[in-house]
Amino acid sequence: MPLDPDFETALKNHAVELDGDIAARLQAYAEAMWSWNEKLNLTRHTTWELFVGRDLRDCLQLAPILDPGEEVLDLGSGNGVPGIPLAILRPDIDVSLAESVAKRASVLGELIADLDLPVPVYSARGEDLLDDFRFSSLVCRAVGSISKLCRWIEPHWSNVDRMLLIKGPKWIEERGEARHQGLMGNLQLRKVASYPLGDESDEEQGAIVQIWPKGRELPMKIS
Ligand SMILES: C[S@@+](CC[C@H](N)C(=O)[O-])C[C@H]1O[C@@H](n2cnc3c(N)ncnc32)[C@H](O)[C@@H]1O
Repeated sequence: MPLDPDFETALKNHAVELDGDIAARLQAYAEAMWSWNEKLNLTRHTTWELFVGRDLRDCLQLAPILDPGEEVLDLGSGNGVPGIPLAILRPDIDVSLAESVAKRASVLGELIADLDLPVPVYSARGEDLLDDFRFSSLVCRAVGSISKLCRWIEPHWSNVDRMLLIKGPKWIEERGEARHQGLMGNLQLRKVASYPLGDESDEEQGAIVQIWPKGRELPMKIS
């Protein structure tokens, strides 16, 4: 499938270089997701510029942090970000998606089938899955504050090694709030990536924040 010239321009604008097959699969994902967007409110990022500058940018920052063979759960997948681009960018990791709204989970299932990706989709709250399944990394964008996620995952740390949260610049306030609420006592937190948001507010930084239990040696590197 030839690449849409506007997608190619957006990739160039953001200095993103991708293997041709990966770019074609990402394009197929975005186009299929946007066609569902007309029926279900899945995303406001409906231009190639926003797809590359926001969605893909976050996924490209997250992808190298994950180690080969990891079992990853995207909690609150919604439109499929970050889980679907991640599965396309990193076929060497096992990605699963959790989405609590049944209609959105069903669309995610359709997208995964269309794209022929080996990605299970769970129509469930992500934290409930941790009663029965184990994941090395839980990844998450735009689902809740650090406090909220720490509360959800608190009873389940035996079944997850770490959380990797894609955050905007407010993550520092969220960390303060979580500390103030006494939620970080048994947890460690480290910013493992930061990058410009690339819009008018160009001083603002996106960040990937890793949270994991104190005293736990992670089997994977911390960059
Ligand atoms: C604002 S959307 C973000 C979607 C996508 N992650 C993104 O970054 O564009 C949040 C999604 O998380 C889902 N959600 C909220 N809490 C959840 C939970 N505990 N488990 C699974 N899905 C959840 C919502 O239904 C919604 O689709």
